[in-house]
Amino acid sequence: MRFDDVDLAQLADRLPTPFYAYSASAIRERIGALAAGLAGTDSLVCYAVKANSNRAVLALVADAGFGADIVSAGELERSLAAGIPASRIVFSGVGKTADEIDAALAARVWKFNVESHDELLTLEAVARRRGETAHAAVRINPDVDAGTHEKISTGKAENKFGVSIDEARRWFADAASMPHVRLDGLHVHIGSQILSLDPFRLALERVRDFARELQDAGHALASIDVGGGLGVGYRDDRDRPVSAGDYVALVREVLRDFNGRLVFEPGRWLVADAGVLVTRAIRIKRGESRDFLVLDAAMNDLLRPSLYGAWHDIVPLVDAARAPARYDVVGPVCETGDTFALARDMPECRAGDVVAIRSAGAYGACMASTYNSRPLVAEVLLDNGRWAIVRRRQTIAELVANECLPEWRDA
Ligand SMILES: Cc1ncc(COP(=O)(O)O)c(C=O)c1O
Ligand SMILES: N[C@@H](CCCC[NH3+])C(=O)O
Repeated sequence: MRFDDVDLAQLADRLPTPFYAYSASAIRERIGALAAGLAGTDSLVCYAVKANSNRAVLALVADAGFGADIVSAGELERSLAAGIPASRIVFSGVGKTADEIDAALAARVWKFNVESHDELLTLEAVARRRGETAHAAVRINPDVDAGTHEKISTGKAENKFGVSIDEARRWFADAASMPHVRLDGLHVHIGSQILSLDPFRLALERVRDFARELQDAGHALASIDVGGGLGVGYRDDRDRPVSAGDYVALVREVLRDFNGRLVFEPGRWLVADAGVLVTRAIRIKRGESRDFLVLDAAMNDLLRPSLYGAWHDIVPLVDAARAPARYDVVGPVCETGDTFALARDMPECRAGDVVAIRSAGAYGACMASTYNSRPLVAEVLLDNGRWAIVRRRQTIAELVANECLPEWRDA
C-alpha cells in the first residue's frame, strides 16, 4: 500500500511496528477544500486539537492560517508552540480551571466558549484579577440528537456540554454584572462523526433564532461558532459522509443574515483519513470456533474499536492472491475488549505480515495509553514520498521514569 507516495510495507521494514503514519498531502487537501468553501466569508477555522495533537500536524494547520480549538492548558501550549497565534485560538470544555483560564488570558487567546454559570463567574474573577476583559461565547446545548454514538453525542439536554437557551438568555440579560467578560458570541457543537446534515440544520436554526432574538434586544454578537462534528467514511459499504461543501453551504445558508464571524471547529474530518496505524501480525491463533489474528498493536494504541465498537478497515499488506480467511483481529492486551474487529474477512495472514489499520489519523495516537506497560508508539509524517519520525517511540525507561518508591521504604 502506497500512502502519500511512501510504501508502507517497506517503511515497516525500517521502523519497528506499530507506528502511526500521517499523510501531510491528505491533510493539506482537506484544509484546501475547507478553505475554498469558505472563500469570501468572514470566517475562522479552529482545528480541534484533540483529534490529533502531534506538533507536525499542528504545524500544517498553522501553515494554512487556521486557528485552534483547545480544551486544556496542554493544548494551548502545543498550539502556540506549533505557531498557531493566540488570536486564532478558542478555548472550549466544561472543566476549565482557574489556572487554565489564567494561562489562556495571559496568552491572549481570542475567545472562551463558556459552558456553565460557574465557569462564567470564574472567568469574570480571573479577568478582573488580571485587569483584563475576556471575550466569551456561550456554548448552547440545543437539545438535538446528532444521531451518532451515544458516547460522542454532546448536544442533547442530558449531556454535560453547554447550557440551555433559557439559561443563556439570563446570562445576556445579566451581562452588566460581569464587566470583565464581554459576552459577544454563541457556540454550538452537537457531537462527532455526524453523517447527516439534518441535526446540524436543526441545531443551527435554534442558534440562529436565538442570535436574532439577542440582536433584537440590543446585544452585539461578533461570532457564531458552529463547532465540529463532520463525519468521515470509516466503512465504505455503510457510511455515507456528507461533503464538506454541502456542510459549509448549509451553515452559510442558515446563518446568511448573520453579519459577524463564522467559526468552524473540525477535528476528525481534517485528519482521520490521513492516518494509518501500521502493525504486524505476531501470530495466528487457531481457536475452537474461530481464528484470531494477533497484532502487535492493541487497544492502548488505538482505543476506538474497544471504546465505541468503531469500525476501522484492516488491510494486510500481502499478495491479494492469498486464500481468503476470517479472523477476530485482536491485540496482545489482557482484556477481551482488546479487539479491533470480529469475524473480519481478509486474505490469509501469517506471522510477520504487515497489517494497516485505516482511517486512524483522528482520535488514535492522542487517545493512546501505556496500559500493560506498552510504550507509546512512534508517529511518522509522510509527504510526497518523504517520511520523518515526528514522535519517536517511547522507551520503557521513559515509561517508568516518573515512578518512585515512597520515602519510608528508602529510609
Ligand atoms: C467543542 C468541540 N469542538 C470540536 C470538536 C471536534 O469534533 P470533530 O472531531 O467531530 O470534528 C469537538 C469534539 O467533538 C468538541 O468537543
Ligand atoms: N474520541 C472520539 C470523538 C470524541 C470527540 C471529542 N469531543 C472518537 O474517537 O470518535
